[in-house]
Amino acid sequence: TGDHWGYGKEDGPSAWHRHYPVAKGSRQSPIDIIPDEARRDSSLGPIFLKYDRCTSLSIANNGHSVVVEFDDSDDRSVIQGGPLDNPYRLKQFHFHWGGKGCEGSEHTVAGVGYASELHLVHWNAVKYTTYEDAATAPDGLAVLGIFLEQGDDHRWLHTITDVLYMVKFKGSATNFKGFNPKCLLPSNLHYWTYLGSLTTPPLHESVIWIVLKEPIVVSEKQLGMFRILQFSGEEEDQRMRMENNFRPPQPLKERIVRSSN
Ligand SMILES: CCc1cc2c(cc1OS(N)(=O)=O)CC[C@@H]1[C@@H]2CC[C@]2(C)[C@@H](O)CC[C@@H]12
Ligand SMILES: [Zn+2]
Repeated sequence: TGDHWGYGKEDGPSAWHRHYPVAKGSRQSPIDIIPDEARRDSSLGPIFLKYDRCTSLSIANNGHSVVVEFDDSDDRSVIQGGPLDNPYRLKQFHFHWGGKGCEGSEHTVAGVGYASELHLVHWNAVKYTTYEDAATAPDGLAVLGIFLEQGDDHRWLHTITDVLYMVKFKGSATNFKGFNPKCLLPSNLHYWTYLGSLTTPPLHESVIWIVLKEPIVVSEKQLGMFRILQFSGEEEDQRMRMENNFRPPQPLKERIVRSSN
């Protein structure tokens, strides 16, 4: 079941609407966040990340990104508060990045992109029985977006970049237990929030986005490690370096972006 979409010239974001018409929908992601136009909302409380008993299981290359999956059989790792009506269960996290020295984040801030963007994906297990069901519901998913800025080495990101060579090719996976993504958070959790979508096909409009204002800092060397990954499988003769796996900002349409205090 090879996905027939990618990030190339022929199969990239500008072509996705052919197979996925919702690409031109009313709540698509990512967007360009304009801080001065975000509505400061006093009813928006802080977000809480309860990842203490979190259990990562594996790390995999799905042909579009590198994904760390979690055991989501109970509420041991959840995000709650902020715009959320109930806790959402941690399911996976993955990254989007650019080419050497280029931008690679999906959301931009006043037109400026970051080197990369981390997505921590959670689903509404209170209202929906499966992740797949939640992924098609308007309040089904909550994705925490964290910008990665180029600078000094990030001491904990090494835990991930050091194992990327083991999942170089599409379809490869390996054990990755005991990783707690709390170590990838910036010092403060101020955020913007808006209603959006998956940023890759099938582009379901099922995501409550929570984008942190403060980026984390990672080195160019660490960013470069992501680029040893391949879009292609080991058996394919054509090597395709995994980079620029980001969708550009989409029209805001009738939405407003809210800001935490
Ligand atoms: C929000 C993170 C997420 C979830 C999914 C995708 C992509 C995603 O990344 S992103 N960048 O956060 O939007 C693409 C594949 C989707 C999946 C949600 C669940 C499915 C829709 C499955 O039911 C079948 C295809 C899956
Ligand atoms: Zn993503």
